[in-house]
Amino acid sequence: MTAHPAVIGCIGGIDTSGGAGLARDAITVAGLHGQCWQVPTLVSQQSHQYHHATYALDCQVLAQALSILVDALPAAIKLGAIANDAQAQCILDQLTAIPATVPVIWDPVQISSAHGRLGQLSQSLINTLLTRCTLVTPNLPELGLLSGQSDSTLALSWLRANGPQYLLVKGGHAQHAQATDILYSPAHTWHFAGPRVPDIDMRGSGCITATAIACFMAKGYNCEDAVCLAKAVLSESYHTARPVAATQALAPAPHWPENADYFPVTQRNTALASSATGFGPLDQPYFGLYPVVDSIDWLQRVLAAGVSIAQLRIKATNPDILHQQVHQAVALGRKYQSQVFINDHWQLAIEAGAYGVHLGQDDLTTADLAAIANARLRLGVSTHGYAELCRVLPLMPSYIALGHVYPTSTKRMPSQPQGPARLAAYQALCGSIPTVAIGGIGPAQIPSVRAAGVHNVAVVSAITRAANPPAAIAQLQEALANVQRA
Ligand SMILES: Cc1ncc(COP(=O)(O)OP(=O)(O)O)c(N)n1
Ligand SMILES: Cc1ncsc1CCOP(=O)(O)O
Ligand SMILES: [Mg+2]
Repeated sequence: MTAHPAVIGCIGGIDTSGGAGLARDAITVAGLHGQCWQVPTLVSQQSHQYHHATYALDCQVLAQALSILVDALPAAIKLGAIANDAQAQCILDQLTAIPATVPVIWDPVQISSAHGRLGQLSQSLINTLLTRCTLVTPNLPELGLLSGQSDSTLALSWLRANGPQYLLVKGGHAQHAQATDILYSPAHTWHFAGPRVPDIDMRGSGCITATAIACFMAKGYNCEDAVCLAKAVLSESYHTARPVAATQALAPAPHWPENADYFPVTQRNTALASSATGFGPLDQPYFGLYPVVDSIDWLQRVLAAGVSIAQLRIKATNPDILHQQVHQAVALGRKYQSQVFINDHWQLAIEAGAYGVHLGQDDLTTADLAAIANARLRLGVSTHGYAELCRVLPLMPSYIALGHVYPTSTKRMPSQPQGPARLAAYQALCGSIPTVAIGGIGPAQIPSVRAAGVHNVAVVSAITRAANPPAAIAQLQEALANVQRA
């Protein structure tokens, strides 16, 4: 028997034409393997071209319908159109009865695509409602309506100061070649850029985006990964939408996003050096076992055991010793004809003529990628999810590390273990770029890593904390050989 699908609670308007609103939410949830309940706030009498009238649901009826919140606790809630303050208050009252951990995603639509008004909320109710939201997803006009500021810079800073933890400003209304959505999170500002599809006026794009985000967050994705996946869903929707009226199109039901062509290019805070694309290929892209070690002693031991790749990962030491160790590591790599990567210390790696350098997402922000490419060093990069992956794919690095797959005690990780199912999805997006799985991997995990399509594994503790490290290396190599043969 398969697991129960995640339940998404959808609260919003009924669009009689079926293009947007709760019908669009239900189609989106079903396509993304979820199940939803729906509570209507209003009926908006629309065709695909005209908005005729809006009828708000009575608050007592709304409150009664919302008792489903307690009867069928959702894994995430998507809020859409709310007709008036009384409804907003009623929704807020009901939301207080459920755990604060259930994410609430509000698509703050107040005007339909046919320019009809769906609702009107006072600033004070908007402010209070925002306090229970995890994410709010305004487009540019809605940014002004939500904040009461017509100037978009002021509106943005007001919402960042007074809004929920996450704010997604959708760029569909801006006139640029790329449709870029910007996610303001507590840690970073993420840009998600996708090609604008000309001549398509697709209905319900805001509903699809917010509902898809709710589905992905309900499945445990963090907000930036959920937004990245939702952007892929929307992009595919635009490319497969069918005309329903002179200027209107409707998207078919979505499916789980897998096609790399539809994923956005992401940027975290600032753009990475675009000139630095294409790093040298690995001599052995199917390298199998990749020991990551923290001393020259260990490096010597793993190279002597015959591995074709290894990494020197030294976190804290005095600069003179570090300088010496990086040079020794490069010399050892040459001696054993192995692909030795230097973690973090890219200037020293360039100076010493290393085979390659490994950088994490924070390192990428400060490293001179063009200098690394010009010095012909290979580049390996770490990723921990969709948004980070889409940030590094355009660089065409020499390999991409995917992690952490399983719980690890070697490093304190800010993200959750990805698990082998996600690993398979990331692997598919990497195309021809070699990949390596890292985090909590020993011989027992190798079959599921390989089943996810990943050929290579990076390990720390399975070797360095083993009672007999040479035997541990042999056992890991054997486990890899067994799955390659199978
Ligand atoms: C093969 C491989 N994968 C991931 C990492 C982690 O790099 P980073 O995210 O920069 O973290 P630190 O290792 O610097 O703590 C890695 N080193 N190697
Ligand atoms: C450096 C690093 N980056 C992601 S997980 C990890 C540590 C992996 O260590 P182990 O193989 O002991 O789980
Ligand atoms: Mg690093």
